[in-house]
Amino acid sequence: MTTQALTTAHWAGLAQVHKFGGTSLADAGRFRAVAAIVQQHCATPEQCWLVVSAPGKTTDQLCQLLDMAARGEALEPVLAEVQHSLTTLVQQSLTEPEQSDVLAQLQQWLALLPELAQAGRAADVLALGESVSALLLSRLLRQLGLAADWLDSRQFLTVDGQQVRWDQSEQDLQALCQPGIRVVTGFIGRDLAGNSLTLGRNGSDYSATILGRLVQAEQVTIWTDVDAIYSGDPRRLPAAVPYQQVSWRQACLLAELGNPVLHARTLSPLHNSQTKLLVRSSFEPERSGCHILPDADCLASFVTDLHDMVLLSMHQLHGLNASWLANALHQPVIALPQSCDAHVWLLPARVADEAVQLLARHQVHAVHDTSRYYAVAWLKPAQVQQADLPADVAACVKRLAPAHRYQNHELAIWLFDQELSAVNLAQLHQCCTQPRPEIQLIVAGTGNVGAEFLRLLPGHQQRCHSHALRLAVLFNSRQMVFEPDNGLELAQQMQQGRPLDQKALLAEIAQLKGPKVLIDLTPSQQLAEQYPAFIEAGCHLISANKQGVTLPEAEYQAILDRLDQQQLHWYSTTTAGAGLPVQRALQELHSAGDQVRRISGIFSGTLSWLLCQYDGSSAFSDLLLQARELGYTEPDPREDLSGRDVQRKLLVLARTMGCSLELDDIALEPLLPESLAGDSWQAFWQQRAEFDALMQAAWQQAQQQGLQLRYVGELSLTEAGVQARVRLVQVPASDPLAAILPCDNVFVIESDWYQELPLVIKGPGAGRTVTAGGVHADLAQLCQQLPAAAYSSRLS
Ligand SMILES: NC(=O)C1=CN([C@@H]2O[C@H](COP(=O)(O)OP(=O)(O)OC[C@H]3O[C@@H](n4cnc5c(N)ncnc54)[C@H](O)[C@@H]3O)[C@@H](O)[C@H]2O)C=CC1
Ligand SMILES: N[C@@H](CC=O)C(=O)O
Repeated sequence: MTTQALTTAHWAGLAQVHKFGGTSLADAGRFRAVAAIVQQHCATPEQCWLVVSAPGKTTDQLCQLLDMAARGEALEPVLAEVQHSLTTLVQQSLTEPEQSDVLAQLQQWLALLPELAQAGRAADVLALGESVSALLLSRLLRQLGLAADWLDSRQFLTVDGQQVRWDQSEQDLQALCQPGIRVVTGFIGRDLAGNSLTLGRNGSDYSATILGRLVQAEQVTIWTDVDAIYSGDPRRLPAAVPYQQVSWRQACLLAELGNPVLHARTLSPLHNSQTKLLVRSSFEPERSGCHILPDADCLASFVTDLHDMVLLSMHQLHGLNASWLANALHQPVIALPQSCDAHVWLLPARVADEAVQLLARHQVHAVHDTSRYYAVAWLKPAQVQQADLPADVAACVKRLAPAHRYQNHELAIWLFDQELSAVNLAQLHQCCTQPRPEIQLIVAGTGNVGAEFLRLLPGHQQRCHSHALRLAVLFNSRQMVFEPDNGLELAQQMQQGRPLDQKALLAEIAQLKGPKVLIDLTPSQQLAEQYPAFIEAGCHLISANKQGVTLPEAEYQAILDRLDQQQLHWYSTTTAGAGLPVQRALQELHSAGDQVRRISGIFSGTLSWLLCQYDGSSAFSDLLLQARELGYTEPDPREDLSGRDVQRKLLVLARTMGCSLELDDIALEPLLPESLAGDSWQAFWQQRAEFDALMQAAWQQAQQQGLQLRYVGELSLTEAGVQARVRLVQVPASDPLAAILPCDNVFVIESDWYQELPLVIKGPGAGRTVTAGGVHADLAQLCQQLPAAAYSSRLS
């Protein structure tokens, strides 16, 4: 081994820190297993730091020794036990000449123990365990041909009260840096006067992250006896889910709740650093472990239970907080979301008096409740981070009748007078952590309706309890974007896209895992004709685009058949009545056994608005521009004026009622005669005066008779077959179709059950928000249709 000195900066971003706890070093077999892990993971030894705890039960034995010394009892029996177990460990782990070397050192340390114990130098006594582990492991590694040496952390780690002296510790560590693997004692350090101290419960994990920060490690790996962080205690909850990724935020909250895998202090040195943190099992080193990731979404869901807890109330905190108390007590202290003007913390009953005294020393008056509680805390996944509980969780909690409930968007805590039975706890855990499959959204169209749909999406993502809605693909007639960046404005997002390429788009969509849905918010017939290809790629369909649902019957039926074969769904509520539930009403009547005979009314929001607003004082075409601005018209408003849009809607309704019909089977009397429509929008616009004159004449004629203009559709099912038409009519003021608000649609449904008085559905039939809202309603329906258990979106 070369003795060339190195600085910690030498390792910056390269060094690895591995920490092995007492169970990982319980006996000679475990030491060999750890040495094998080190061999595999410390390929470049000069970048490798190992932090070790005392072997197996050594710390417990040393504590016993200290207790006996404090009571003035004879120490020999325990000393003999310690000597026997450590000597055996060394003999079984090492061969000569290392074995004799280490045994000689062990004898020297053991000889000092009685004096140290009797002097009450607890930290010096306890340090024996970590020192033996460090020395032994370093020699074992040497026997395996690795350049390894051990380092007593008291040589560099200086702690002032609860604060690490970072500058001093780094400076002292630099002076000790050497190439090769360094096996460092965990759990111990020194105070400002150079006396030994211990870092408290789980101190070795803390040592590892402190060292990680001091050497600016690339990664700190905590090798323990679990291979993941579980959604609950797997010993009590066999259905607990292992997570292979947990966000930093959730790890901190879990630590505050007293989760045994990672403690709040362990996490603190690496906060806001580049160092990665990984938890792995030294018993199953082939498993990849659980990454604690600063940028990860809070997708995991955890249920933790805490026994024998009390409530502590304070009016003033004088700058103290629950984490401070948790650190001081080495116990979980949970700040509950406040319900009144007091601060309420939850903590174990056994430390309540100590907490009150400690706070009093800092001028904080605290009182603790005499009631003892069994607490269950739910750390919510991002999908349900909101004020209200998801309905299934709320129902489960209601049944269990907690004495108190607290919650904020991240955390819910329920306090029970008695411990929950294993069955009840398992049910609550299942409700809180059940899989919420991810649906991949492929959104086509970023115009009027598309932009509004995307604006409403985050709200729906928050509310959708059954599924995670993931915007996977966004495309319009020019650009396509995969995995859009939610932080960007829509226009910026599209600018970053690639030119639309249907083949590449479909190939990418086919690769997406889990359920996926094409949400067609375009007016494109070409896209509608491609639905079979999207179905082939596994997509459900949601269409605001009327082209697909009004394709020629054979093509339309072929799409339905393909969907059926692949067990996929198609929702198109907004293609008639925008957000109004007209298709749903027809489907429900049909499935309940009713027979619809006639449907009639006003089906165009644009024409409804125009004919309500028009009073002859301005040109009809000027109003048309306003309707377009309001988001009512089709992308080409001549589609509305021609009556074609209403004709399509009537076809949609006919098909919903089970009629086999083509578009041209519906008689069409246009508002805008074909001769005035022009070849293009520009051509129409240039000659609009003629159309304006036509509309003025029609309006005047109706006015003179006290009538109003309405553009209506009607479809009747008779013995003779289906009769359908759309046209401009004049109605008296008493007619239900006269008494509408601008933009209202009216659907009058007559059926066997609704004969004398028809079923009427009325409301705004066009507009960005109602339409985008209707598309979200379709998406919600789809989510309800998808079997939650069929997909596994566990984070792996
Ligand atoms: N405005 C409303 O109240 C209602 C509208 N709708 C329907 O919503 C759809 C969208 O309407 P708007 O948003 O007003 O239209 P728009 O013209 O504002 O936006 C259309 C979007 O579709 C994209 N697009 C066109 N062809 C495409 C293709 N082949 N592939 C990919 N993207 C394509 C365009 O680039 C644009 O982003 C239309 O089909 C309309 O009938 C349905 C119910 C109500
Ligand atoms: N342009 C349409 C929009 C809804 O389908 C209308 O005005 O009704």
